Amino acid sequence: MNAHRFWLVVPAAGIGQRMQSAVPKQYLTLADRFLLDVTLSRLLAACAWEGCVVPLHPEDRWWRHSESAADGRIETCAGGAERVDSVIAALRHLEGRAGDQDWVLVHDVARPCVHRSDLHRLRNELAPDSVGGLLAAPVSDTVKQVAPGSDRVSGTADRRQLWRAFTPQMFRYGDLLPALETGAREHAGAITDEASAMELAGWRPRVVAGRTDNIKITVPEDLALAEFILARQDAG
Ligand SMILES: Nc1ccn([C@@H]2O[C@H](COP(=O)(O)OP(=O)(O)OP(=O)(O)O)[C@@H](O)[C@H]2O)c(=O)n1
Ligand SMILES: C[C@](O)(CO)[C@H](O)COP(=O)(O)O
Repeated sequence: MNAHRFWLVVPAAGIGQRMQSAVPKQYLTLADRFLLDVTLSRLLAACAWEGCVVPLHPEDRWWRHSESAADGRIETCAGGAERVDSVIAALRHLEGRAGDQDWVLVHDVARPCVHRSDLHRLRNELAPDSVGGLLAAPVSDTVKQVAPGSDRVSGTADRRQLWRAFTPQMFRYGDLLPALETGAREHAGAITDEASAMELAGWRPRVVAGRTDNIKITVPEDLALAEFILARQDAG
């Protein structure tokens, strides 16, 4: 059986608006390091990768001060206006090197707590799959529907059918790039993750149950929570 090849894309071109900080959140300090360095070092230490591409904001002026900038395994490219554009840019950066059947794992740089066991499980469970999929977890809270601009509940979702999407999301290079390009062109704003583009292209991604401590650093209180999670993970 052909050995599977895995590429890593880590979108890091956001501005972290919801974090309300002067510095883009990927460059905030987490455990005395740039958040970005924590995420990238954990990903690269956990598994073997054919290559790693990190899309950066075109006006990023912090990268050159990061530990990751000195890591020869990491390539950078210019990100785009939306997350989907940054991921497309990274995949185009791999054109000619990544084969259509190669797996691409896309992981938010804003998710530093991803556990190596989840990375191994995702790769091992999806490597034989014909579609690919994502780390996810069933919703444990009741989910209310509230119209934009309203503060009144309009309904309660059936949470038995709801999962929280995490990253990495893992799809074949030859399937993912066209799905993202079509999604970005024809469904602007609806492509919030790789799986949504694949779904719109008619695929049915698999969910692989992952740890719920794989949080995305989005608002200020997430940073202290991530520090706690990492300390607990490191304590074993
Ligand atoms: N144009 C963009 C927007 C986001 N991202 C990346 O996509 C991930 C998830 O996005 P999000 O958490 O929304 O980050 P930001 O867009 O920076 O946050 P905000 O929406 O609060 O500005 C992050 O690692 C972010 O750096 C990206 O590479 N390119
Ligand atoms: C990709 C993602 O992390 C899956 O939950 C999420 O869609 C990113 O959303 P954001 O608004 O770009 O942070």
